[in-house]
Amino acid sequence: MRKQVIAGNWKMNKLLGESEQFIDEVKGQVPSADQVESVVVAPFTALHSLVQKTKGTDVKIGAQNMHFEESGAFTGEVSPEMLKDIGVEYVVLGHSERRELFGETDETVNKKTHAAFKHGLTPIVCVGESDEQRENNETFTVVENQVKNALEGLTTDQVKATIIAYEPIWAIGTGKTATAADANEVCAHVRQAVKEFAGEEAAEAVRIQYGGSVKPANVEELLGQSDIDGALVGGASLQPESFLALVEAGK
Ligand SMILES: O=C(CO)COP(=O)(O)O
Repeated sequence: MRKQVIAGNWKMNKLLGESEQFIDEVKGQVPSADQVESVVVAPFTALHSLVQKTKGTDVKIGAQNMHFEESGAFTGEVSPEMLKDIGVEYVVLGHSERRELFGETDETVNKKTHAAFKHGLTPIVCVGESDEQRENNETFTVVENQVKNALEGLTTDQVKATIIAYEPIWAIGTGKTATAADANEVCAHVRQAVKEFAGEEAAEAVRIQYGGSVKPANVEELLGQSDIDGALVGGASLQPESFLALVEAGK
């Protein structure tokens, strides 16, 4: 049985004080980490403080991006080693907003995935099709290629430890959610793709989240699907009450 992983991606929201207040409100109330993995994916400016605040609790902290190099002349970038150094445990890679707005490619996502494992971080690798690609019946091909390219060259154990987030671009921040059945169909296809290149054991172990307008009202139906092992949530993760309802549903 795969453990559900619920991650709140705050994107570019919350000042330090607001982030700390959120954690103070939720940290004693999230379910045990034995039952569900609860992750807050915060802006860089809040990471250090939130890691300190969540020590010994069931809340884990993730970053929204990183560079793949360890150090050097990369003005404005944050390295995997820096994240590890302050106690961050997860990193979101290849989010569609990074791909669309900041030039992230399958190649850089692959380098970052390798770098994450090298430094003991768990990557949450995002894939997903655009509206146009869905209209053209390209969903499976697009998603499958993104998955294979992102995980290229990883060991079987690393593939098993990867979290893949299927986030159809047309469902992000739009209020349009894929139906649970449609989301599950694509997640099952992702699992099949993992099976083809990394074997059955890896495919059974890898966790696949759905993301795109997930909220307390639809999360249970999504998490109830056979190939959906969690959720990557934007808007609905920003309020403590709503975040707690989401992680409860993951138990
Ligand atoms: O992009 C997302 C999470 O990474 C989804 O965002 P929303 O939940 O706001 O649609």
